[in-house]
Amino acid sequence: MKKAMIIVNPSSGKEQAMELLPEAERVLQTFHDEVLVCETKKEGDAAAFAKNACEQHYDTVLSMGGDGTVNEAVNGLAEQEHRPHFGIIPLGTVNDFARALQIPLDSEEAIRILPYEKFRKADIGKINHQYFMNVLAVGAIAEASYNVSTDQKTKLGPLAYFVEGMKALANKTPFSLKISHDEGTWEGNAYLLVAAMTNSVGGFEKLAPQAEVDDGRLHVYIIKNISLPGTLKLFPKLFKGELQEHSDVTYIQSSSLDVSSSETMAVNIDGDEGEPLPFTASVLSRHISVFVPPNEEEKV
Ligand SMILES: Nc1ncnc2c1ncn2[C@@H]1O[C@H](COP(=O)(O)OP(=O)(O)OP(=O)(O)O)[C@@H](O)[C@H]1O
Repeated sequence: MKKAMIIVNPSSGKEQAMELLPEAERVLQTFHDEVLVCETKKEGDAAAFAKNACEQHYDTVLSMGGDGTVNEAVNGLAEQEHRPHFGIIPLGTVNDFARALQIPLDSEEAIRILPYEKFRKADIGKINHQYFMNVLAVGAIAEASYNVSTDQKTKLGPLAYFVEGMKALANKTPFSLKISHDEGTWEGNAYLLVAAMTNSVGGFEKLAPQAEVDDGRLHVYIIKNISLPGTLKLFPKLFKGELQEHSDVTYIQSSSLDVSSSETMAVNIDGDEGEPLPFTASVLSRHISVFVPPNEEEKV
């Protein structure tokens, strides 16, 4: 018997999830015998539902929500013995993981691709005892994302994060950083550290253009200077996908990282505030199997 679980967050993005739910249910019923709907009420629910789906040997888990819901569901699936196929209906503001996997951002279209049952394996990041799919960030600009209000997100979309990030540049202070990676150690002062698993970070699909969802690597950018003239030159590079070519940026690829600072610095994990430094991060290679459009299926 084939079973699917829908994890739906009614509060995500523009709150369309409950309107789309009947269609998602109907489509999953065309290729499953049983479809269970689990509605989240609070933080932690999506992770608990997803973990339960693994234990109950579900074939499919579908996340209907934003990146926060995807992150929680992935935390429930990661390192479980049986991991159902994972579907994403992107209903958040940014939807980085969907962007990276070429899942249609139009949610009705994203539902229509499910019955093709085409999958791509994706890496999952592990930071200390937690999991992430998109990005780790440290620095004032990263912390600025917590100031983005729901209202700003609804009005501006991903640009809301950019606007808050720019404001944070005004009270910039560098912090000391020590990073052990596959090929050695980097030590110095930085304004921002970004470790990306996928090309799309904060809705900028060209931030880490060479990052593939299944390359087994973290793509690390250390921004060492944000004096005004240099920073102005960062933006064209950011938009062209050439950030690592800027002289004030150090770029490292690594399958694992140990990061510490002599200061107390918060770590932003997939857009949410996590525990402060230090951290150890690694990649669980090709760990989950995600529904993708038929033309994006694994080329094996
Ligand atoms: N019924 C609910 N009402 C309010 N908040 C909820 C509910 N269910 C879950 N949540 C919270 O919503 C968070 C996830 O939101 P999600 O990221 O899916 O949407 P979003 O914030 O609109 O998207 P984005 O992160 O792209 O802006 C969860 O971490 C959880 O704390």
